[in-house]
Amino acid sequence: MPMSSQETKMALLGNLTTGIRQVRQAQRADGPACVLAIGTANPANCVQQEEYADYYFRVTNSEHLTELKAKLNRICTKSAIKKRYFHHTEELLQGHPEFLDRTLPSLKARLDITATAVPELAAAAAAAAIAEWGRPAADITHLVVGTYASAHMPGADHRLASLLGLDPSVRTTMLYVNGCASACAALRVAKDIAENNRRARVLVACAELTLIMFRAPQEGHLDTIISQALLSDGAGAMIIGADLEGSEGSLFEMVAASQTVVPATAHAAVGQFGEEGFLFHPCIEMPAIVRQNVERCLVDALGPLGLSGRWNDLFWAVHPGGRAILDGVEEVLQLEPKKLAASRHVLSEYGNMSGVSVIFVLDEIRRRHDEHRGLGVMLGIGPGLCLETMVLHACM
Ligand SMILES: CC(C)(COP(=O)(O)OP(=O)(O)OC[C@H]1O[C@@H](n2cnc3c(N)ncnc32)[C@H](O)[C@@H]1OP(=O)(O)O)[C@@H](O)C(=O)NCCC(=O)NCCSC(=O)CC(=O)O
Repeated sequence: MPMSSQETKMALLGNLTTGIRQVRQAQRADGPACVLAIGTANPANCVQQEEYADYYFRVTNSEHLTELKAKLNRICTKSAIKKRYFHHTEELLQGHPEFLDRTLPSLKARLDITATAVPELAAAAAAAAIAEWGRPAADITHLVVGTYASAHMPGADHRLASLLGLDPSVRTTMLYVNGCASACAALRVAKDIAENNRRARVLVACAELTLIMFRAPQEGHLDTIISQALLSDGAGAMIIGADLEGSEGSLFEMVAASQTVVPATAHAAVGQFGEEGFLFHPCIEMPAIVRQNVERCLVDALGPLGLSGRWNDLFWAVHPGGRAILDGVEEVLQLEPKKLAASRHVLSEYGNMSGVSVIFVLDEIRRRHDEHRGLGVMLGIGPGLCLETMVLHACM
């Protein structure tokens, strides 16, 4: 019997729906996103932490502020940092008196420098990741770039793509001013791209330069002193992809990602661009806020995976935001000291490179792979105040 027009319509719709579902399935990867390679880079200028107060007060012509210098010395001594790297040098600062004096406009001059310095440092880290990955740069399909140190159009993503010789069809995403959560946010985005686009190979690159906020000390501005004591420059890059091909190997499987804003803590890490560059204010309660909220956030994020409370069964890549932050996480979760050894190592050797730091920590964890098997957690701390987690499975 011939079909009625209604039946014909329904059959066509059914075929269409099946067809669309098949197209959608074919678009997606089968396996989970994996970290395929890691690269890091730092600028050449290295300053020992024990010499930092002398260096900083000399280059800013501020030797007369003896109490502030003594305070910076106290903080440096308690920071558990040995050395830090910076793009800016004494010579560069001498050529820019406006970077020292907060009454002079300096944003344009700072951005003129970071327009090339951010993508160049990111390119150094990315080139190392691509070399380890072993495939041509032109095989990268997506690029996710994070930084707080530039604000240009076209952005650091386009300049980086050109420096690396990426294919013009590469799909780029630029993430600005995510503070210390930049790499966590970029990796969360990369995970979704890799799992939803068959054969996608995502380059994540984050670069942070403190030049955008460098200035002389001033009474009443303790945020400058704390930033000067802890923050530093660096870049980290990773290649992310699912369904490995050829010689590709997986360092970490990206199991699950989450982000939680801690209520009523918007004041904890505040930043703003102004004529005088980037003004950053990390509040003094930051370590206490993290200590009071980290376990609840982890229970919420890891509970559904059956991992809640088994903290010492996991490996940990905690953002080394400061010694007191690591101490607080270790104490609340009752972690064995070795669990935060990679984070403490990165803090000691490089300082707080903001969002880039967790890439260095994961790089360190894969070097110590005998101690870090099975499941682990990358924990980022960023503005909001937000806690970012990603559960990882070490495959090395
Ligand atoms: C700075 C520290 C190493 C200091 O060590 P201790 O806490 O053990 O020592 P302490 O309490 O005696 O403090 C030393 C001196 O520093 C001062 N001090 C400490 N934190 C301060 C802050 N945020 N602002 C201004 N001053 C601060 C204290 O008042 C004290 O001054 P005095 O000696 O005169 O009494 C530690 O507090 C720390 O690691 N804090 C975390 C810093 C932080 O916020 N990091 C996150 C950056 S942002 C980030 O990573 C994420 C993001 O982007 O959101």
